[in-house]
Amino acid sequence: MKKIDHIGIAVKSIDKALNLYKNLLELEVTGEEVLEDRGLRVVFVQVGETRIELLEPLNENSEISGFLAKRGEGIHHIAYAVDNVQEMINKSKELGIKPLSDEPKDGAHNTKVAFLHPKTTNGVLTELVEHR
Ligand SMILES: CC[C@@H](C(=O)O)C(=O)SCCNC(=O)CCNC(=O)[C@H](O)C(C)(C)COP(=O)(O)OP(=O)(O)OC[C@H]1O[C@@H](n2cnc3c(N)ncnc32)[C@H](O)[C@@H]1OP(=O)(O)O
Ligand SMILES: [Co+2]
Repeated sequence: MKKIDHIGIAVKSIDKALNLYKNLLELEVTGEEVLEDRGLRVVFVQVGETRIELLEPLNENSEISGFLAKRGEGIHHIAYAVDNVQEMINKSKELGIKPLSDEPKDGAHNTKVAFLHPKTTNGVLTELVEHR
């Protein structure tokens, strides 16, 4: 475990959200990606050693649409950089923490990721990220 890789924030419009991160805070916008399979547009904002991951739904079936409908915009998940996601999935099961998949999936920017169910992580959706 090295650091907080990113904090995911669910927003309705990334372009509107950048008014804060770009225009006011003058942070560097480091990357934009469209993940069709997740129904997401993603933009990263660099903050020192970590990043804010802005998540915008492409459609009503996106991975964050339920969250936005139920809770509105806000912090969606915290992601930790790990050396080996598969090992962390296995270890989490041993510890009674529920991974949302048995194997890593593709994340943004050439990463392997896994999520831990918020009901088993003190109400915080937790992501594990391995950079390839
Ligand atoms: C960009 C790619 C990638 C990266 O590289 O970084 C990403 O970050 S993708 C980010 C979006 N993708 C995901 O979040 C995938 C994993 N998430 C899920 O599979 C689901 O969202 C979920 C966590 C399993 C919840 O889905 P579901 O069970 O269908 O929703 P419910 O509304 O029924 O929620 C059940 C329960 O959990 C609470 N909940 C839901 N989301 C969150 C959250 N983000 N943080 C905290 N708690 C959450 C929800 O409130 C429900 O609780 P109760 O209301 O008490 O029943
Ligand atoms: Co993320």
